[in-house]
Amino acid sequence: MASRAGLFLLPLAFLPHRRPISLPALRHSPPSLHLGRRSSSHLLMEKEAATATATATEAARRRITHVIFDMDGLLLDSEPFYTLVQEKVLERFNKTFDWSLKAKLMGKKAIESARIFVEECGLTGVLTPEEFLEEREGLLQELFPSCQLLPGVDRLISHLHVNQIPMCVATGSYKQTFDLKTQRHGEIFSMMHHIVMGDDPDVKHGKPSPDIFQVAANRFERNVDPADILVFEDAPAGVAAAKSAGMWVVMVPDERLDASHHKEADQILTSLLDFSPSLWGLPPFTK
Ligand SMILES: O=P(O)(O)OC[C@H](O)CO
Ligand SMILES: [Mg+2]
Repeated sequence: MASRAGLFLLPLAFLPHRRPISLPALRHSPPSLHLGRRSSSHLLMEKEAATATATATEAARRRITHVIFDMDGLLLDSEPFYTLVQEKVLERFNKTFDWSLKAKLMGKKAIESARIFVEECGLTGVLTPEEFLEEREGLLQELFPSCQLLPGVDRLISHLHVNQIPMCVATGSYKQTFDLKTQRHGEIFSMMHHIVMGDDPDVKHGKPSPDIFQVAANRFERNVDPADILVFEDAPAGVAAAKSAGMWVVMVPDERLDASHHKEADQILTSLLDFSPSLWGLPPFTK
């Protein structure tokens, strides 16, 4: 199944600039926590936009029928909270947090990212992954209820909903934190056919394993070919998971994530505001 999507990508992989599009993001930052995400310096070259169009045109021939959204860092601006808290923990050990470490943590199940954090920061024997998690989650509980939607989320999800495109969410977040993060965004999440979380018993392994996307695809009303599914992700582990599941992936990465992590995605956008549904065989925006 992975091969069907892969067939389109093979020739494109040899193009000099597969990485696409876009316009500068209109970013909304929470007033209380401005950690940034993208800047105008993140403008991509025009010739890359042409290549992006070619990639998406290939996908449109298949016509995307179903959409799966990641949540943290894609729908919700929750990743800066993780960054802030992890920086705070490391300060105590006179260490600094950087984006090469962030790239290894984001999108993963809590305990998996905790193990990586402790090991990569040289804290083995000083702090256990469980102790780190307890401290991190305690601090995050206070922050999660103020999560905001990222730019373009409302417009895109409402548009797909009106056009009866089946959608779901596949997030590494566990139920308890999911509830805290989404408590102010019930309307958006009510438009999802279903939501699969990291502690779902059917999800045996976290991203980058394809498990969560396979479980999410299987819960649509009918059998869906993975190559008819478009996934939106922000994290390298999430992109790898979706590609392993044989699906198409639009990546909306933080501008501070090294571009080497963009390679696997079928399209890179600076913001969901730049997404063009018709390039993927989906109904175009009318406003
Ligand atoms: O990006 P998500 O929605 O899979 O969530 C994963 C973690 O909870 C945060 O990195
Ligand atoms: Mg994410």
